[in-house]
Amino acid sequence: MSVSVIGAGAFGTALAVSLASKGQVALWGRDTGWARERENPRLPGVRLPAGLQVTARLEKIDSETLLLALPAQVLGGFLTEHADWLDGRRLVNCAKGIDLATLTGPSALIAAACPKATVAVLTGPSFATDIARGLPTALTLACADPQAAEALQTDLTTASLRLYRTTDVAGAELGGALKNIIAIAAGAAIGAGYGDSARASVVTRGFAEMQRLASALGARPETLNGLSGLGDLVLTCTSEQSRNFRYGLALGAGRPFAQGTTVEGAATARAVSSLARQKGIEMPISDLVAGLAEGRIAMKHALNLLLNRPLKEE
Ligand SMILES: NC(=O)C1=CN([C@@H]2O[C@H](COP(=O)(O)OP(=O)(O)OC[C@H]3O[C@@H](n4cnc5c(N)ncnc54)[C@H](OP(=O)(O)O)[C@@H]3O)[C@@H](O)[C@H]2O)C=CC1
Ligand SMILES: O=C(CO)COP(=O)(O)O
Repeated sequence: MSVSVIGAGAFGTALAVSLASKGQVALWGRDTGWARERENPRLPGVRLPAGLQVTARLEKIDSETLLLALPAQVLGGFLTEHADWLDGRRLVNCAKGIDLATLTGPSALIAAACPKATVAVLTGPSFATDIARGLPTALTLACADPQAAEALQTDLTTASLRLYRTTDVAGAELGGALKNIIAIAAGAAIGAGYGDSARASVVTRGFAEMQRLASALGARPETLNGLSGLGDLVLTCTSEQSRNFRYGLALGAGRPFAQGTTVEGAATARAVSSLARQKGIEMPISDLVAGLAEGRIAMKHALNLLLNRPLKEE
């Protein structure tokens, strides 16, 4: 099998289903008891195709290309444990977050753990269920090596999944990670009853924050204007399919939120807040989301913290 997927959550399973339309694909998960039913409870209603083999044994996988679809905060531990097995392959990060322990993105974690690997990133606006159902979706494939980027773009494109390519790994990865924070803020604005105009302000000023930090970390500005930044921001700030947006809705409304749901923006906001402080960059919305997620800031104070900031040029 030329491509395998590591991480059998909603996204890993959806990517494996889409890729299985082109050939045999292996999907690794740490607990695959559900596979007998040919349906992953993390992706209900999607029947796994015959060409998709599910396994809990890494040693059964021998693909040159691995899509790493684990949550950002568990990726570092997985890389440390399996670095020897992973190194030398083409490793495509699919997680959208920034590691709290190191304040780096997944591709830097991969490069540090696997120095001989080709590192790439697959990101952009896409709900797992849309991909798995074969609905038309466009994503960004980023790899610093232009030839490897082109090869991966060809290998990972399917009939319904169209990939664009870039060599700006930092920009693509940061677009996907940072939009999750803004999706929480947008959800909180709606959940608190502040209305659609407030949400539009949060999205626009949030996008300005994303661009500020991304530029300071070496991203090309135009990358953030593409699928991985603006595209994914639009999707996750407007749809209740987004877990980050739904988490924000719950925060804003003062409702509890389902434990165990993957909400990458909460930890990423904390990482970004620290990173921005180190770099001397203003990230008021990210700081606020970090404070809300940690319980340091109460929702009833959130609005004033934003509205009472000094007036400035746009
Ligand atoms: N869902 C989506 O629509 C999209 C998700 N993404 C990104 O993909 C990444 C994964 O998200 P998603 O698949 O949705 O998450 P899910 O919550 O659906 O699944 C998380 C998966 O990670 C596994 N996992 C957790 N901890 C470990 C660990 N220590 N070792 C091995 N496996 C572990 C879980 O295993 P177990 O089931 O055993 O707990 C589960 O299979 C995130 O960064 C997300 O932002 C990107 C685009 C779209
Ligand atoms: O990244 C996503 C869509 O592009 C999925 O968003 P959530 O993780 O908020 O569900």
